[in-house]
Amino acid sequence: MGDEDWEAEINPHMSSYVPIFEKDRYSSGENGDNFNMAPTSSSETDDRPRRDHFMKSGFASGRNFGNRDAGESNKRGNTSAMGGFGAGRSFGYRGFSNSKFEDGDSSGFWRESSNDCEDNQTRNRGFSKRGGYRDGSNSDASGPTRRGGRGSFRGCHGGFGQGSPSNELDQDKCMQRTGGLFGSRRPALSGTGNGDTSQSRSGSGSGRGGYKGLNEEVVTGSGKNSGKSEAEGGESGDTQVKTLKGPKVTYIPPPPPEDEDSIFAHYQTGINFDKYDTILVEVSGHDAPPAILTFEEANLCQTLSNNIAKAGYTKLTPVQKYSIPIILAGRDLMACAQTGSGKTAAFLLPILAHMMRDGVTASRFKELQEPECIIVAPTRELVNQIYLEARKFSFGTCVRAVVIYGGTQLGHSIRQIVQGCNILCATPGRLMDIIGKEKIGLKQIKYLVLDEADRMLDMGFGPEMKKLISCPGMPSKEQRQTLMFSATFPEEIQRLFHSSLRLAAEFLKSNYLFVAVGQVGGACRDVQQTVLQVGQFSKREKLVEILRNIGDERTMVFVETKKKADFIATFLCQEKISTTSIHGDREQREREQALGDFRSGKCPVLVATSVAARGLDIENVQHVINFDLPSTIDEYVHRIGRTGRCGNTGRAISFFDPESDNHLAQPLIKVLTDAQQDVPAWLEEIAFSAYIPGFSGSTRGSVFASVDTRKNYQGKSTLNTAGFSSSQMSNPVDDESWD
Ligand SMILES: Nc1ncnc2c1ncn2[C@@H]1O[C@H](COP(=O)(O)OP(=O)(O)OP(=O)(O)O)[C@@H](O)[C@H]1O
Repeated sequence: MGDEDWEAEINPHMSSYVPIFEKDRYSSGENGDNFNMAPTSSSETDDRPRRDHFMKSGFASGRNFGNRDAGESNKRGNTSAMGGFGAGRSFGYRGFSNSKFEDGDSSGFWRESSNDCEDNQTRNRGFSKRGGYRDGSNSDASGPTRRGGRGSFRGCHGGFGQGSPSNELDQDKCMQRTGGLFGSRRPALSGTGNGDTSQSRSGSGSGRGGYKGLNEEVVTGSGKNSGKSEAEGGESGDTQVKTLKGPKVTYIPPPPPEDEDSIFAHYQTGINFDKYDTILVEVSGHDAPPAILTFEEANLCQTLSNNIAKAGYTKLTPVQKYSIPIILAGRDLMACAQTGSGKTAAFLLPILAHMMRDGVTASRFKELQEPECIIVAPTRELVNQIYLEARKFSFGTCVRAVVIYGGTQLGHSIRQIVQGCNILCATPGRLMDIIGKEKIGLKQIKYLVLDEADRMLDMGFGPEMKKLISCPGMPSKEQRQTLMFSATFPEEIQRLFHSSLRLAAEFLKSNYLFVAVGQVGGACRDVQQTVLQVGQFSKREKLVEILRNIGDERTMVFVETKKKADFIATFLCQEKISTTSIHGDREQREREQALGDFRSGKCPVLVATSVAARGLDIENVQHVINFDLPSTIDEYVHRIGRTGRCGNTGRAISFFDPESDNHLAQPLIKVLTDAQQDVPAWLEEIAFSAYIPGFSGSTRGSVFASVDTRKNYQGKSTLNTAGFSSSQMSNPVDDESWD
């Protein structure tokens, strides 16, 4: 279909629009395997733009949730906890019924199919990438075959909104109904019709998925990857994925700016930065070195100190105060600290300090490089961000950091490495590929860092991490320092760590230390959290209303599936709200372009799947909207942590759909009360009615590390056959696209 047809595609009464979704059916979400997977909600079809879709009823709860004082909230939370809320592991499930769509279908809504063999086949193959821990019945199929059936979102160039279903929205009414969730107001973004300021859609993607963002180049033909992580051109080290031979990946990411100003560009700490000092920190384990209070106490070399100053760091955050001396003392560490509180520097600085002290092999061209440090993280964008931090702090030293990740040309990764590599930042798939190709030797590894460690150890990435530590040449845990960081540490993972199965024992020395800053897995208190009761059919209307009130403040909108991300982004473009999107079906070039447009403010709204939930540190993200709540509470904590970073304040609004989100009511209340947020009365009612006997306060660990959990979990683990926890994990649907 040519570019000129784009309008037809986004126009709901054009027949071409409908089959896109009819092809992409959804499974019922039934769990057909051995693991507690989190089936993707099928509800995404509910939000398709339709004239008859904007039901004015079921609008977000008109209650005034505010004005409960924190004490009351806390009291309520405590009472609730005592009343039996607790760690329901089954919260990982998101149940739904397809039957609810049938009425809608007859009145023009699409019917959901509970089974789609093609999708399932595709998905099963794709999922096998993670060692087969995939749910064959998960609904959001992905992979090249599936993509062929999609790809019809089209360019918004030439103007959105004309004939758009969303034009039926009475925007004035929306404005009135808003009730002032946010202070700032603005009219709908102007100028989105010219394609200059809004998301433009790929005009060429009939054979591939998604749409593309503003200024995003589209390359068609054999040189184009299919947007999957390691699945392109047999680049993955995963044999299963290699069977999916797609077009070769040719994308070479543009090099980051090399000038000093760009390298040290940073945003300001916020008004609450000093409040970090009041957070309780607990260290578990023996002979922990004392915390330091200033950078000077760390006794770092002059170059490093200069770089820290140039980065605008004058004061340590709590996780840095405790972690830096622990790492400098050569101890293994698992650290858990709130989102946006400086965990990256907490591991980079002491590693670099050691490297400077001990001396590293100066970077020079060699076919086989032997880095001293490997840092792994679950997503490409995150690993790139960590690399930029490493490059910043190692500026002016002989330490060379390199980043490699999926979705980019393998040759490019190799070229980066052979030029010299002391610190390798990598996604797991690409890392294993490169190791397999013998471009990286592991003998010199002294530091192994797992950022987002809980994610890296779950059933998605855990098997690959196990492979990594047992790779030939990898120094044993006694010979290397292993560091794990995250903002969350689910109970399941804690169990694995501390049970007789002792996952920790495989990775960490027995005398490792555990640092917990504040409540483990707690949300950042600088994020003002609001939960609104919004049914599926009202979500889009509510979203537009909120976004119009937000104005052009940067906002991340999280949805549960890749298709829905496309859909909502398209919808918002139609509504003349400059939007781009990031998810695993987008090609890497598009992902990076989208992030760039969002960072620059060109597109102030970024619709994202969980691929963007963890770690991303984007200046000035003032709002996070959970259009769909995630399947787990930890995911929620990470998502809302994209705002309110480094002492800045932020806001998070979550649409709670009682049809699908009741399992989250209890843990959500826990997170809200722990962060001293108001708890809506309706949420408490739902939580009480969804009472699960034995609930003890959270779906995931809320312990402080000072209670040495090593004792608490002896022999209590629930594991899959690989020894990894099977529940409480992120929705695996997108996993294969992450690295
Ligand atoms: N001591 C400090 N002084 C000033 N800024 C800091 C300091 N430490 C970190 N930052 C900045 O704070 C921001 C958040 O840091 P970082 O991304 O490391 O957080 P994080 O704890 O890893 O978050 P997440 O859990 O979301 O991954 C970054 O922009 C970083 O440069």
